[in-house]
Amino acid sequence: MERRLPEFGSTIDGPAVIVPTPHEDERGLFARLFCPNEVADLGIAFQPVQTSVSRNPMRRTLRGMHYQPGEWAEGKLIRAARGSIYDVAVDLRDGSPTYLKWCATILSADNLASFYIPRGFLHGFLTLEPDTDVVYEIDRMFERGHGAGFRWNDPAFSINWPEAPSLIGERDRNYTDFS
Ligand SMILES: Cc1cn([C@H]2C[C@H](O)[C@@H](COP(=O)(O)OP(=O)(O)O[C@H]3O[C@@H](C)C(=O)[C@@H](O)[C@H]3O)O2)c(=O)[nH]c1=O
Repeated sequence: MERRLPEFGSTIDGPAVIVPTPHEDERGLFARLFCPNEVADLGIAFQPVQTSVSRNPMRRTLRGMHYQPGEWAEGKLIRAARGSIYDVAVDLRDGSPTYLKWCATILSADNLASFYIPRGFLHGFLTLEPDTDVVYEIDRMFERGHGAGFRWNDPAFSINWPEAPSLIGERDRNYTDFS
């Protein structure tokens, strides 16, 4: 398992791409996607308590940008179990030297990579293929009513998306500007 910087956007202390070391043979491969000890050895303090999936039939579906403010903040480990996504994190940590900067990576079923996004970040993604399943490990139990967000194209963040989205949920389309 190795830790890499997300390849797009700014260098931000915290978010990390985790890439497994696969064992390959004539049948295919075996790879450990998450291990608390190995992740801790990479300098990441993350203890997931729930796993969720979002299924996205269409290419260029956008979900985001989401976060939970204050004490409800969530750390997430994200991967594409099917298809691929452009996965984006925005730093909303008070006092951070990279406040409002974004970083992104490509997660795919093929590259087996996971994106670790610490508490205090906005998160969202754009599907790059049809039939994309996004799997989350999250470090807090789900409780309705604590979600918040900002629009994917908010000028305060200037995220460089690889393509224009073609499908966005109503809530996500109508988030107000960050100010
Ligand atoms: C996020 C979440 C939603 N739900 C429910 C609430 C709602 O009825 C339904 C769909 O929820 P949403 O519309 O919020 O799903 P979605 O827009 O896919 O929300 C997700 O977007 C990405 C970008 C993230 O970072 C995730 O943490 C989460 O916020 O699922 C849960 O039961 N558990 C959860 O953890």
